Amino acid sequence: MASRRDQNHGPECPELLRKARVRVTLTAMTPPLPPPTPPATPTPAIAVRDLRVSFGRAPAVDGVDLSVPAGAAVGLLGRNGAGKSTTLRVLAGALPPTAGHVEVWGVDVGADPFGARAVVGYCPDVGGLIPRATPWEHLELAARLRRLPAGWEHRARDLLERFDLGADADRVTAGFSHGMGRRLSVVLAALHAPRVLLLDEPFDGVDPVGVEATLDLISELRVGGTAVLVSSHLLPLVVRATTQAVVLRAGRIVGAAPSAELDGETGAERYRGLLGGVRG
Ligand SMILES: Nc1ncnc2c1ncn2[C@@H]1O[C@H](COP(=O)(O)OP(=O)(O)OP(=O)(O)O)[C@@H](O)[C@H]1O
Repeated sequence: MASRRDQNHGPECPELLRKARVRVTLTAMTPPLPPPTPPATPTPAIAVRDLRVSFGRAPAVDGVDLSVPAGAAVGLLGRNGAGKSTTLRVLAGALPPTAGHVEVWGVDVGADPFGARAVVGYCPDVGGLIPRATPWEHLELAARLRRLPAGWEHRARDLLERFDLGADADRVTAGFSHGMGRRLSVVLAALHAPRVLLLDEPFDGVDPVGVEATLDLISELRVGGTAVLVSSHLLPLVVRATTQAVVLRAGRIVGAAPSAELDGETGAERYRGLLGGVRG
């Protein structure tokens, strides 16, 4: 029976070995990406005013106001169906809002969704990976679509190593575990060092190595001025990843607090209070 590595056309495949050799040569010859000229920082980096999204008659997001300064990280919390992913999809330019005004890094998302995608890095909660493509092919596609300058390979290699995906760079993602897919989705969102990073469930099913790599990446991008929004059900990790947290319920913000105040058992209890009960 063919091993999993064989099925995924692992590095022993001569064609891939040849490609890998070419890539190593290119990587060695091309300098790392030059430090980007910092663009004028809009204030705030993420601005959401009275956002409303409806699917049919039911409102999924029902009048959300949100403001995230450059270099800040905010956690989006709330029960299943609270409207977190829908909010992030609108910010990423992937879903048009029903009403309201949304800006990312000074770009009006409703008026210019393509412009918004240029400044945003988005890790969706599900999907986004091509089963028959390898991580390296995903990265090549992302670099081409974003027209990244020569040298992106250096950052791509570095990110793959940091997220412990270096050895799997040439395996098709169809054979990836859930956590591996999550780690690759974070890498893809961060490749172009976006001004706004949107992470939907980045820690879901991810091992401690991937969790630490994600937390480090968030800190590093924040130092460079990136604004970060993280949606997750894992409260202790949201506390570590962010400085502020907002709680959504039925499409509305029902609470906001410094993330540190949601730490430990007392914080968890406060959070549970904000979540509301059944039908709350
Ligand atoms: N494409 C869609 N079509 C119809 N309804 C949708 C669609 N996407 C989301 N919804 C509905 O919008 C509401 C908010 O969903 P959303 O996915 O934003 O919640 P969430 O807070 O991210 O939940 P979870 O924590 O389970 O991921 C839910 O009632 C959901 O059923």
